[in-house]
Amino acid sequence: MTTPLNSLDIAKPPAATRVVAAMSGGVDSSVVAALLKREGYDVIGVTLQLYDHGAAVHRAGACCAGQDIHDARRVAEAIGIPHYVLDYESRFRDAVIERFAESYLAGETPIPCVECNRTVKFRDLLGLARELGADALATGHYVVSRDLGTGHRGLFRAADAARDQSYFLYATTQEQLDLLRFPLGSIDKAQTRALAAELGLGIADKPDSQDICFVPNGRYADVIEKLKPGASRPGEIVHLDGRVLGRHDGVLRYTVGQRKGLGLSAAEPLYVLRLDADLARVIVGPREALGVREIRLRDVNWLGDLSLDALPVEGLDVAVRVRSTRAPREARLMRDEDGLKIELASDEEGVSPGQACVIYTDAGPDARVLGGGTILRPPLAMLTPAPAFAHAQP
Ligand SMILES: Nc1ncnc2c1ncn2[C@@H]1O[C@H](COP(=O)(O)OP(=O)(O)OP(=O)(O)O)[C@@H](O)[C@H]1O
Repeated sequence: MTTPLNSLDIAKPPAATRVVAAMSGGVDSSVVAALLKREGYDVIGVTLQLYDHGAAVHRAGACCAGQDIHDARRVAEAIGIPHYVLDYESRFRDAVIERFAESYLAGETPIPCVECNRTVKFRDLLGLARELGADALATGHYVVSRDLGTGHRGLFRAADAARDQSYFLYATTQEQLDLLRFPLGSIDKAQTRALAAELGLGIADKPDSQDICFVPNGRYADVIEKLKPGASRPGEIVHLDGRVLGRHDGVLRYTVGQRKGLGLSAAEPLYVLRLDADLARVIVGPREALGVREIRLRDVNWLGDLSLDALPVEGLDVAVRVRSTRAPREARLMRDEDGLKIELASDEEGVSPGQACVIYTDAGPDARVLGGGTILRPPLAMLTPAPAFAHAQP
């Protein structure tokens, strides 16, 4: 099979180009390190110990980081590159796990992978790569980065739409992006596994990693409750019309758009519309009330060529994704006195505060990421029909 690398777009011969390969011990980053080595780059492998002995998570039963570190070390030995394991546990706990817990407790549905990429991997590890004299940091993310001919690189969706990780990387800064390389962006996972076998890597058949690395079996509420005992308060499940329909064990167990697991017997299907952590309330209502047309963002990261200050008054035609699993939808990007505003071309259901709204040039398969931000909770008055108790809350 031909190598997907071609060149890393660095104007130096491979032998003079030092690249740090971020090695998780999984198939993807092992293939990246091995390909770079085969191409003749000066490769240094680095593995971050993120949560192995972290007390909070350890108590919740996470166990496999040690095996991953061992696998990364074995691959580095086999391909003949220096390899370092760094203890980033406390950084990961502060920057990722703590924020994850706080966001859930505030009634949001966070995405820790965005935070991990933005901080631990691309701020801290990239800083280390610079200290090691590297020209680039390469990872096994499925995303394309391309030289734009402007002196900067752009971020694009991966060729393998099912694996595309651009949604999780929107918060990468331009400065970070210019130093990052994603050699697997133009191939699919089956090709990566075939390359792993061709390169003789022992981990060629290793299963894919789980969704959130520090949450065993998807039981995120257990992790949070162990990390912050007593912080999650039980409360009422309230219908939009003001009726109290039941009780819950904490808003962190719910997400906007959720229908299953509410434990309510009602004549019509009910969906979670809103989580009010201050009042410990889960607000539910009919599907018609789920549709959202306007989204506001916080912590916006912008990667477009046009400055946000220069957005035309009539706005910009874009496409957005409001969940990692959703296809891009047509929208208009506007700016007003309250900041950025996304106007969706049609109703979108299950828009959850805390998730990312990622902005693309268009809805096509190789669209460029223009930026994104964290979805803010809309004002209560924006729920339609207006809740019977709206006047009682700001
Ligand atoms: N603990 C870690 N140490 C160093 N790099 C890491 C670590 N975890 C992830 N990475 C880097 O981030 C990339 C994407 O991470 P993600 O968790 O999405 O892994 P993945 O898709 O399972 O890939 P892999 O097969 O390489 O584990 C990895 O390919 C790797 O380059």
